[in-house]
Amino acid sequence: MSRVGLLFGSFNPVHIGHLILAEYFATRTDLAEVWLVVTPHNPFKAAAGLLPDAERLRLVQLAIAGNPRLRADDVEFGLPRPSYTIATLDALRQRHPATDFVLLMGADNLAGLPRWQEAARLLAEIDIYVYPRFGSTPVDVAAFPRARVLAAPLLDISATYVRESLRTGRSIRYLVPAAVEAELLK
Ligand SMILES: Nc1ncnc2c1ncn2[C@@H]1O[C@H](COP(=O)(O)OP(=O)(O)OP(=O)(O)O)[C@@H](O)[C@H]1O
Ligand SMILES: O=C(O)c1ccc[n+]([C@@H]2O[C@H](COP(=O)([O-])O)[C@@H](O)[C@H]2O)c1
Repeated sequence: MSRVGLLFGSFNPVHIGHLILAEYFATRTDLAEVWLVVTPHNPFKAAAGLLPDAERLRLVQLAIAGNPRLRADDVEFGLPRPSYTIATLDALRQRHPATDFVLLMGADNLAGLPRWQEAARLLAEIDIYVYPRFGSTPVDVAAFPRARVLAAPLLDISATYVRESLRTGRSIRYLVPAAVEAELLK
């Protein structure tokens, strides 16, 4: 079974922090590929400043074009909202029965995972590769038997910073791939 890492996000927009992370997991671990799963707009969260779902997906596709180890996935667009990771995982497993999925997660998100939908089943069913994040409080990874911390590079870049740069007319060159920059500046 090929092992595929899942990187979930709003990707509003995708930036080099996401891409360097995805490439790290796709080429320096036992994973064959990493799929960037674009989360649709959460109806319980403010939509202000959120690019339409299809546009965020398109930007991810542009960003990873030509990379055989990365894929953009829109499975959550067709699932009930909000998107629960366990439901997404069930849908992905049904579509790709020969794939062994691994959850990629920032150290900042791991602590909250026990409160997610069907957390006990999620934690029992999937390996989790944890990457460091700036400012995240240390979490006891030993409490998560299927979680491992990997030394992915840490970049202090966020989609918020890219959006703020766009809003104030500052450069986003190198923060996003050139094709994404061109699309955002159209
Ligand atoms: N610079 C980065 N380095 C490592 N991981 C990142 C980085 N930026 C985002 N991520 C991770 O990628 C996942 C998806 O990111 P998301 O779309 O939420 O981007 P973001 O840049 O954090 O967005 P925003 O600034 O809008 O909150 C998140 O779970 C987050 O942990
Ligand atoms: O499954 C859940 O209950 C659940 C609860 C909170 C967050 N998540 C997932 O974690 C990712 C980050 O969530 P958030 O709220 O920190 O943006 C997002 O892509 C969700 O799919 C999942």
